[in-house]
Amino acid sequence: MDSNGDDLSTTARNRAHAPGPDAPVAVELAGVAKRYDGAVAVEDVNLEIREGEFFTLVGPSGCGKTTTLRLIAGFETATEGTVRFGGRDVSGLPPEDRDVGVVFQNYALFPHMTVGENVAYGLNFADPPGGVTREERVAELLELVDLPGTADRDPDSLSGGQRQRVAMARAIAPGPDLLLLDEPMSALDAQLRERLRVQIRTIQRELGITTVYVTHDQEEALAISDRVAVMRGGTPDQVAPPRTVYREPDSRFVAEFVGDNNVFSGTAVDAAGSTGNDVLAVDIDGETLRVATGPGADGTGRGDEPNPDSGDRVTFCVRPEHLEIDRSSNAVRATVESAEFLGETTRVHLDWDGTPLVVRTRDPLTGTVAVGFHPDDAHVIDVERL
Ligand SMILES: Nc1ncnc2c1ncn2[C@@H]1O[C@H](COP(=O)(O)OP(=O)(O)OP(=O)(O)O)[C@@H](O)[C@H]1O
Repeated sequence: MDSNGDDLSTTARNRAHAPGPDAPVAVELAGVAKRYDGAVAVEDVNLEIREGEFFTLVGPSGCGKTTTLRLIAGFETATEGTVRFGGRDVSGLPPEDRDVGVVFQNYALFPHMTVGENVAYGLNFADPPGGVTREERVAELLELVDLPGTADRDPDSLSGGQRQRVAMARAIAPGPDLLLLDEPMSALDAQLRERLRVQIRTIQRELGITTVYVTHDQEEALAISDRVAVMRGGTPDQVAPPRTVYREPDSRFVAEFVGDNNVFSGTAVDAAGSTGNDVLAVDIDGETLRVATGPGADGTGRGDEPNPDSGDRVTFCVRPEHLEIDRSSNAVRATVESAEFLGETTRVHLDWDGTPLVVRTRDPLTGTVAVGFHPDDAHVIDVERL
């Protein structure tokens, strides 16, 4: 449902693709900070969330995800900065005037009401939009969340995942412009979470509703989102599509928070700047490893990679799946410490003269092995002029 009062079927857009960078901005946070008695919950938050986008705030506990979501919902007022919806300043508006639907981590359904009554409660005594009756609207919403025919059921008779879908139907009922979800799956087991995240994504696509999602689970964030903001200490560290965050982390923090990674730091000894090469040699405690640099080195065509000079301190990362065992060049010798069998692959932890490495392999590994990577598979995170 959209703000024009059209019903679900007429607004269903079933988008296959993420809204592009030219899509109108639905939500903007400009220079937002929230402090409690001087303690910073979030600060320097600058975000633009596009219409129809599935946008996720991800990060470790205490990084300010929930506070950011509550500032968007209007449950908190920013100490500094502005929150805008579609260009309109809503910073001073209470939640009920912001046209948002919210789903929290605990199901928050009323146990003394049926499933249908819970969903109808979301309509807030207003007539359902689109000229349908309340019953029709409830049935339509339960259909949408894949729970047809459950209107007369008791919420207690539903599974955790089903209850969360009822909570979502209730949040969507009045046809909000924006859907906010705060760790809606944290109380569910792993299998159910994976199923429900597909369902949430499908519903979001069907409605084309702008959605802001909070999770501490980076795998979930990568799987479900059009774009993610990786938050650190109250501020977004990187805002990008999942693939970019995974392949081209902007910081050591993002490189290490999102998935397993091997992060190396060393001194540039044969810099692109001095030789014209686009492969940089980096000295790490007497071993030399080569890393591709410059525009397009990682296949992205981006030109904003730092351009190191000899003597600079260079930090780069290589994903475990890109570390090759028994590689003859661009490799070091490391000793197997432990292994975790994950089914399709095994995660092997190695020690390279005190530096931990992590590799994904199909075959079991023991003893000391040569482990290396193709220079194109390394991503330069940071260059520090010394
Ligand atoms: N009402 C409050 N009063 C004081 N400090 C608060 C309040 N709400 C949040 N904070 C602090 O602000 C910081 C950010 O909290 P927030 O709940 O936004 O983080 P989070 O990333 O959602 O964490 P989690 O994943 O653990 O829920 C934390 O240090 C928290 O202790």
